[in-house]
Parts: sequence; structure tokens; C-alpha cells
Amino acid sequence: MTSTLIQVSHFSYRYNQESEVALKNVHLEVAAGEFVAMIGANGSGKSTLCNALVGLIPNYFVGYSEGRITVDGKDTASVSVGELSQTIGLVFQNPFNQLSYTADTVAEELAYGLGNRGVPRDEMFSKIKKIAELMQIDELLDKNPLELSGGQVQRVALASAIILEPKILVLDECTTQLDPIGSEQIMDIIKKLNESGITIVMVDHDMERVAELADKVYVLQHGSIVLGGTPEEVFCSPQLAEFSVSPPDYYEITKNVIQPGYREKDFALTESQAIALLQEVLYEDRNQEPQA
Ligand SMILES: Nc1ncnc2c1ncn2[C@@H]1O[C@H](COP(=O)(O)OP(=O)(O)OP(=O)(O)O)[C@@H](O)[C@H]1O
Repeated sequence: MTSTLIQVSHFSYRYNQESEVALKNVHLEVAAGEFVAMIGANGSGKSTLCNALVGLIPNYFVGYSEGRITVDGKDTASVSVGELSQTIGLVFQNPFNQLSYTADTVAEELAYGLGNRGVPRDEMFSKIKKIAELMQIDELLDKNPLELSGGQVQRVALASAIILEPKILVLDECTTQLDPIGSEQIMDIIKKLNESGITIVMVDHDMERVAELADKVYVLQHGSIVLGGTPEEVFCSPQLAEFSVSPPDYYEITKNVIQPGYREKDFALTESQAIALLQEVLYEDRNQEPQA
């Protein structure tokens, strides 16, 4: 039986100085071990929802909220962000906001959260070594965080969240500073973390990636969840375009190549599905060619 780790119940939020709500009656559940993707146009409320999941809303931001969010049974409005961070970690959209800037080296930056939790020194060193290898930042450990490139800061920011081993990782566009190969490496790591049992909530604009990784997708528009379901349910929805979201390119490619009704499933969402489908169709066509 799957257990619910995050329960968002009719949650609405308005930032203090804004007249419009940023989240409107959001209702969703995330089960333990699930990989959930949040998508939607700019300004649709994705980052606000991330901040609410980790308790920064309502504990740090000034505004007005309604409804309730529980994470692993804890009401985010009733416990401190520090207490919640033992269960749920956020990787910010802007990685420069993630670092404490009180540490002289990357190693100290990584030690920061562990120190706050009273992790013994030996254990701290071994965790830092392990995460540095995983994130390919071994060479940066003695560097000052202020000297890092955007991509390096992003890797350190992710490492500083992962090293705390939260049950849930919330990733708000966590590869924006990385090149395509770097992004792919990070996504492989995130996929493996999910396979090891960590629940992932990811905000992303890369639909190919969302289709590849997510178990469930939610589409936000003007602060409301307007569509939700499996990648197939969401990306095949005729309403999708209304919400300023396009399906993965593989969907359009396969839909254009394969005649409607020719196959039971005439579309693909991921690269591997597209290759398999096109190979199957080409193989059938070749076998149907008249013999010379
Ligand atoms: N700190 C803030 N103070 C006031 N208003 C904010 C703040 N952060 C976001 N907003 C407003 O809340 C709404 C939702 O913004 P949010 O950043 O959550 O959207 P988003 O979907 O994450 O956008 P993007 O894809 O551009 O990151 C927007 O109207 C935005 O202007």
C-alpha cells in the first residue's frame, strides 16, 4: 500500500503586496516514492507551491493563506522550516540563493546543514566525500563558494540539499545554469535518488524530461491546478494548449509520421518510445513491400 507523504488541501496563497492570489485552491497528494512534475507557464505559481511545500510559506514570506499542507503528517504552518527540512529539502530556482555565504569553502558549505544537525565530524567528512564524488565537485571542495561559476554553484546547491538525505526533494528548475550534458548528469542522479526511494517534486520546462521521468504531472495556470495525471493523460489532453504547455517533441513527430488509426497507439512521449514505435512501423512497412 502506498502512503501519502504530501497532502495539499484546498491551499490558497496571496503575497502581501499583491492583489491577485498566487495559488488558488490547490489540492493534491503525493505518495511516498512518487516522481511528480509541476509544469505551467511563467508566473503560474510553481515556485510559490514549492515554497509552500517546504514551509517557507507561511513561515518566512509575508502573505495570506487558506487551506492546509501536511508533509509526512506535519502541518507546515505549525512546525518550523528547520524541523520540516529534516523531511523535505528544496533546491531553489536560483542556486545562488541556496548557499549560506558564511562558509569559506565548498566543503564547509556542505558541512553547514550537517553541523546544525550535530552529525559527528568523521561521519561529516565521509558524507562530504561521497556527495562530492556523486555530484562531480571533488575539485571544488577547497574553493570559496563566491569563486564558482553558475553551473558549479548549481551542483553545490544540489549537493547541499541531497547531503541531508531528505525523504522528499523539491527541485525548482534545478538545472538552469548547466549545459545539456551537465543537466543530463544531474537528471541521472535525480532518477537514481528516486529509484532509491526518495520522493521527488520537480518543476521543469523541459517536457521531454518530464515525460521521461515523472509518474504524475500537474499543470498550473494562474495559481490553479488545471490538469493532472500520468504524463500520457496530461500530454494527450486536448486542453493542453489552452494552458500554454506543449507536449514533448516526440509526440508531434510520431503523430505526424504515423497515420491516425494505423496503430492502436499512434504517438510516443519519450525518445525510447519514439524509436521503438518508428522502428516497428518501418519494419512492418518494409515487410509489406511487394517482392521483386
Ligand atoms: N516574492 C514574491 N512577492 C510577491 N509576488 C510574488 C513573489 N514571488 C512570486 N510572486 C508572484 O506570484 C505569482 C506566481 O509566481 P511564481 O514565481 O510562483 O510562478 P512560477 O510558475 O514559478 O513562474 P516561473 O516559471 O517564471 O518561475 C506571480 O504573479 C508572481 O509575480
